[in-house]
Amino acid sequence: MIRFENVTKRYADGTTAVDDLSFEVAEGELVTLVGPSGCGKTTTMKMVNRLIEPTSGRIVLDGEDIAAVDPVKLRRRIGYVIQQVGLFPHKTVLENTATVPALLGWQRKKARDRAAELLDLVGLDPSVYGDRYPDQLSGGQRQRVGVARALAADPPVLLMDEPFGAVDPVVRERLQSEFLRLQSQVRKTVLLVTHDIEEAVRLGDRIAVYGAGRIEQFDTPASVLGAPATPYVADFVGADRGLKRLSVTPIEPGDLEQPPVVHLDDPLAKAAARLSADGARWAVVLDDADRLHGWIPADAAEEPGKEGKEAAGGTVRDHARRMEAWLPVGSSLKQAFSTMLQHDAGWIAVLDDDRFLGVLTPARLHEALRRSIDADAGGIARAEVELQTVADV
Ligand SMILES: Nc1ncnc2c1ncn2[C@@H]1O[C@H](COP(=O)(O)OP(=O)(O)OP(=O)(O)O)[C@@H](O)[C@H]1O
Repeated sequence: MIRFENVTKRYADGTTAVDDLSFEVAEGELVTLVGPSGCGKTTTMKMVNRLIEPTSGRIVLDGEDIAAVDPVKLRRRIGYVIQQVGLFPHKTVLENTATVPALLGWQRKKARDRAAELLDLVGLDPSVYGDRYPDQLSGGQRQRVGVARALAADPPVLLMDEPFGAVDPVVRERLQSEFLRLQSQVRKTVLLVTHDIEEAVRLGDRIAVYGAGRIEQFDTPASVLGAPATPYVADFVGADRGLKRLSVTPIEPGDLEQPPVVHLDDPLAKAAARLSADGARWAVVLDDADRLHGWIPADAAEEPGKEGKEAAGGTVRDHARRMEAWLPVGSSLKQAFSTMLQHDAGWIAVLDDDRFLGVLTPARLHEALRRSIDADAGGIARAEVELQTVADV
């Protein structure tokens, strides 16, 4: 979709900002350009919409050399979001959002309807915010308007230069999540510049890690974090890349532990037998459609035995506790860790749609992380990794 072929940019004062760059961004892919200040990210991006012309090499967009396309026509196919947003202060939010459709000559009503639709999509109710002026919005809201405006004419390509750079970390994380949700719906081809490796990892399908004017590694977040191509990349992604990796490593069924499982209508005696056979302190409780209900502690299940009561009359249902800490399979290990903390839970259930697959404990989470790092380093599947534990050494 976007292809850089041996592109070099040398400024008039002799600075080589981009040096013989070649890479490709597939249709619907989100590529983050990350690197320290002054390494050539913005120059790379601005060459795509011809705000800057390359000194040599060419950039091909959808099979067409952009040097041959009229810059104004080219920019209509490319949405552009920048950190300073650049909203018109004297225009309302709705008018700002409708800017490009209006320039394209859309009828006023159609342009305004489209703008309202886009504001809705970025989480701003047009009936509340549409008539406000930019200075009546928070920084995060202004940033959302910037994204809505860039998407209004439905361009296939989106260039984003530090789009979430001007807001505080909490708002930034929220905007990132919202943007990921939006991107999963609109599937634009996106080039996003950031100097923040966390943001690059979180948002990118692939990441281009820049050194001075050159890409040092162009790969998936998991590979960049797990197997940095050069000492420079290793240094840039940081010593805590194991932690960053939590957010890009999905929970796989093979990571899960299988605790005893009982059903709501099982007699307590049966549950107690099951628990003691496994020597387990708790069992997962499913309903009769095998959906997760919760859990039951061993002491509750064993009570009838201890007090010599008949098990009849007592079922698991009477003692089962609800379990709120669960996640769909494929969620990240980071989400798993944060769900454990949020619910103060020693384990979380993992589901495939409604089907219970098993549980993730802190020990299993740690194992999954180590497996995924070793798998990348060795170029093998995660399930094939043999973990060596302290006890083995
Ligand atoms: N108009 C210009 N004339 C001369 N040199 C320039 C010009 N614009 C940028 N540069 C230089 O080119 C290099 C790359 O700049 P660029 O803006 O692409 O970097 P960047 O990676 O986006 O940096 P930042 O994260 O600070 O925005 C820098 O050394 C910069 O000083």
